[in-house]
Amino acid sequence: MTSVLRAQGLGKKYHRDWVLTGCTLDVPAGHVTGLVGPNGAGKSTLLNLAAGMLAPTSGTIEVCGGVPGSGAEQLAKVGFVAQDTPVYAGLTVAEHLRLGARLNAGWDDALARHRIERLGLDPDRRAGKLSGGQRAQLALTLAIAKRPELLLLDEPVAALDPLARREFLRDLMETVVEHGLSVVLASHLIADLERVCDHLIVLVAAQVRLTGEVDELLATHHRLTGPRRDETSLPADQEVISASHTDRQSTLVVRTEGPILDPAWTVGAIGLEDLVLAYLARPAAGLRPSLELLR
Ligand SMILES: Nc1ncnc2c1ncn2[C@@H]1O[C@H](COP(=O)(O)OP(=O)(O)OP(=O)(O)O)[C@@H](O)[C@H]1O
Repeated sequence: MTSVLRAQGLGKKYHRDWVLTGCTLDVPAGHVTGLVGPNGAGKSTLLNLAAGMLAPTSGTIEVCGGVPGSGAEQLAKVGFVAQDTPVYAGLTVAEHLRLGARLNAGWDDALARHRIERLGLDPDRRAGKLSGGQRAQLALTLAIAKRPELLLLDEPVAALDPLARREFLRDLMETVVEHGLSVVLASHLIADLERVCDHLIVLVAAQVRLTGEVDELLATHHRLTGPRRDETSLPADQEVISASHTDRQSTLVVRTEGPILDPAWTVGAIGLEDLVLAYLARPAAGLRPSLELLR
């Protein structure tokens, strides 16, 4: 597997707070990787480190084989659309494209113009007078038209209407297939991620809780429903990710490579949203709360 982003023990501290710690990651090239986690988990921090906008406090991060932000060649390889989709309020749409062409050796002007035209953005309109969604589309166009190897998108579709969102994700998939682009996409919209991502990173409280290929993660996680029982009684190879109980019944999400043989359980498949939610609700690693605590 060729990696487009590799982190080893990556950490970032603001003042006295670690907002990212011990992150070890391998993001595969040529895929769309979803980055999910609750507010404040550290997603934007990770993307800013990958873009070279921030420097790590500990550990290392390598992007497209280089140190993030380490020079013109490195900057050309990475497209980044930050959470607030920054554009220059005083410049028109056309001026943004001219600036993009000036600053980026690999600029694809035909792609940029075609996209702006298809979106119906007036080239003479100042960016400060665009709607939030239109500004996001402009920022995305600039990032895609520089033809990066890796595109880092921090909640890019949050401001787009549902149709624009779907079209943007379709475009993105086409670009990934046509140009072998790699994408890391932070989003709270798991249904969107389910449509486009084949890899996943779940960040919770500054740490990587889960990472892997979506199909494999879905195949190794199961929902078990059955008569109430304490989950500590499960076989050692079945890792309990989440548990909820009523007086009579227990529902667990477990991770295991092997089959579930206990006939007391009804075994169901799990979707991406439930999988992510199970990890978000999970106490920190190593804690196996007792049944009573979970009531
Ligand atoms: N410049 C900064 N100075 C101090 N603390 C910061 C700074 N930027 C972010 N933080 C803190 O770092 C933590 C992680 O923030 P980050 O923006 O990376 O989270 P996030 O997962 O992207 O959240 P969201 O989903 O809300 O966008 C938060 O607790 C935040 O308050």
